[in-house]
Amino acid sequence: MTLVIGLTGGIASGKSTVSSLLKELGFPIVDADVIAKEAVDQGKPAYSKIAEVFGHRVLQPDGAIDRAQLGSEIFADPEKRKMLNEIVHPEVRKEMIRQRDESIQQGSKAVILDIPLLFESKLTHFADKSLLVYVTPETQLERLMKRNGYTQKEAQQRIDSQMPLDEKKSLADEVLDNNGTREETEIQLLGILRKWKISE
Ligand SMILES: CC(C)(COP(=O)(O)OP(=O)(O)OC[C@H]1O[C@@H](n2cnc3c(N)ncnc32)[C@H](O)[C@@H]1O)[C@@H](O)C(=O)NCCC(=O)NCCS
Ligand SMILES: Nc1ncnc2c1ncn2[C@@H]1O[C@H](COP(=O)(O)OP(=O)(O)OP(=O)(O)O)[C@@H](O)[C@H]1O
Repeated sequence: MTLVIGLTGGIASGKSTVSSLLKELGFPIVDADVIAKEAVDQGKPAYSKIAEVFGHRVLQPDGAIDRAQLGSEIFADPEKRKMLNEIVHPEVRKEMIRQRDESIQQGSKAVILDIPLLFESKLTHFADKSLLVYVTPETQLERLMKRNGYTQKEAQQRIDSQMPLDEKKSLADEVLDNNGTREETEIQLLGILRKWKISE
């Protein structure tokens, strides 16, 4: 039996940091952000729809999607975000399920689905357990501004486009507090994996 773990959090809460630890432990990772990036490559159906709906201003001179421009538009406008989600999310779901089922067929002990919008998109049924990477609103804002070089306004808009992490806390099976050091987070993670009987 493969345990399917839905790893979630908020923007810049530390999902990639935790998924790297899980990868090092040998678990296969299905990454929704990576799949969403591939889904909008030139030639893919979602690419043509984005060009049609958002126009040429979201394309770079070489034709590829200008992610910074598209991001600044959709995080400032819930209607545009909904339109983009409706184009990209169905493609992402199909591919996530394909990769998840491949790991199950290969008999992996566990497979990790790294899905930022696990709760917002009501995808908890994709996984057996949900694991939330939690930080306080202050830590989240600070780490996001630092990592992406966003202004406070840009960072806050992105945070506000998601369900608050305090709300996600009550929905998750387990919560990893990532306000401390990476080592402290790793210790908590190992404890949860032992509890779920997928680690010694
Ligand atoms: C808007 C886009 C072009 C911005 O690209 P950019 O390279 O700047 O960011 P990246 O893709 O690395 O996403 C970073 C984080 O932003 C957050 N985020 C991305 N899209 C969304 C969204 N539609 N709603 C809320 N949060 C989002 C997630 O926490 C994600 O981890 C891109 O995020 C996108 O295509 N989003 C739509 C697809 C999507 O919802 N992806 C999230 C997981 S399926
Ligand atoms: N415990 C920690 N201590 C200090 N910095 C951390 C810690 N965990 C993560 N970070 C830093 O915080 C930032 C966000 O972490 P990470 O990229 O793992 O988040 P994420 O949830 O995957 O983000 P996104 O969904 O936006 O891609 C990164 O710059 C990372 O190096």
